[in-house]
Amino acid sequence: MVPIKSYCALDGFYEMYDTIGSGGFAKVKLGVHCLTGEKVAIKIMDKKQLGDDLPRIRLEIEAMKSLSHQNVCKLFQVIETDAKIFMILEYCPDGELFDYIVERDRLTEDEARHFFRQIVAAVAYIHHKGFAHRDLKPENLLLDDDQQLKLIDFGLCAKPKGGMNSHLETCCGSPAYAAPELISGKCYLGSEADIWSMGVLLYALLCGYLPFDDDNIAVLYRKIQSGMYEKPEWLSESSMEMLDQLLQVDPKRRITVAQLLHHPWVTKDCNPSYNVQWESIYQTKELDDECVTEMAVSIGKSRKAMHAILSDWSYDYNTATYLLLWKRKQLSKSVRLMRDQ
Ligand SMILES: [NH3+]CCCOc1cc(-c2cn[nH]c2)ccc1C(=O)Nc1ccccc1
Repeated sequence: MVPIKSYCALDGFYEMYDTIGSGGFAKVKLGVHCLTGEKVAIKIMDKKQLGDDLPRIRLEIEAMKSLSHQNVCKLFQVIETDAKIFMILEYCPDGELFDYIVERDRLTEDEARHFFRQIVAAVAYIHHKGFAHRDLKPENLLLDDDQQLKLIDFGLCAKPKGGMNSHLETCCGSPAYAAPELISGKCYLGSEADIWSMGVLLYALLCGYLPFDDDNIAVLYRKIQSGMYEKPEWLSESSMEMLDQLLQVDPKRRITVAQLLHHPWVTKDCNPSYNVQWESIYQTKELDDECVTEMAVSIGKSRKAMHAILSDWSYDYNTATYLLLWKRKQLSKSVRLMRDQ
């Protein structure tokens, strides 16, 4: 791969390669972290173009800094210049779940369950941390090279001041995935709206098309508010029951994420003690000695000084280097940095 002309803010820290995705106001490019050689995704935003959306990005950055979970795309570093904001993110080589479904028309029940479990894990975790995502859809679920899903795009997420039981007002997200109470302008709970979107997502996994769809937005809204959707003959009884519990028009009758974690459809074929691994496998707060030591030696600082720097979690190049080294260690790869950079 030949690196393309990068931005001086990244020179020496990241090599930049071609665009791997874009959405609205951001372009996402493949990058390589120079000290570890690890691939990353670099989300590039122009502050002028962002305009009123700039607060959304600040919100996304603060949310992602506090999220560390195996099914949430990890933020490694934030670089801000006068004109640009760069978010250095975990690289997901196998692209969007959306394309994965389209390529196969639809998934088998077992494959849908394999992915839905991970979505339940990610949503249970972010709700536990006090965030509602509010834009759950297959375009925002990416695949790493081990069929693991990573949730992205927290630009619309909400952290209600009064906690997850206080109501939200703003209508946002993608209409086809929006809950009835959200599109009827009522106050709603972010957690309940996310559960509805998970119902639309599960339907898309099992059927390959959307439960509520129409080119005319008013007709689409009426279909969502009716809660009526087609049940194709290939759906099993248990799948239909699962969908019904997710796609309840009345949010108070809708299943909760806590119930989902041990629901028989979700935990099918797992040993009885299995619960969806919704807890994070990362204990981000205790630093790994081997990684701290490798960095201290490489950078020429004492372990104590290196430990103090990393304990600040300032999401600078040191944070990115540590997190990428730690990720290599999890994959039983060598915990070594490129020397004499
Ligand atoms: N629908 C996804 C398009 C590519 O976008 C991303 C890819 C990665 C990615 C790719 N590989 N690894 C991570 C990480 C983040 C994004 C992202 O946040 N995109 C976006 C969201 C909202 C507005 C504009 C752009």
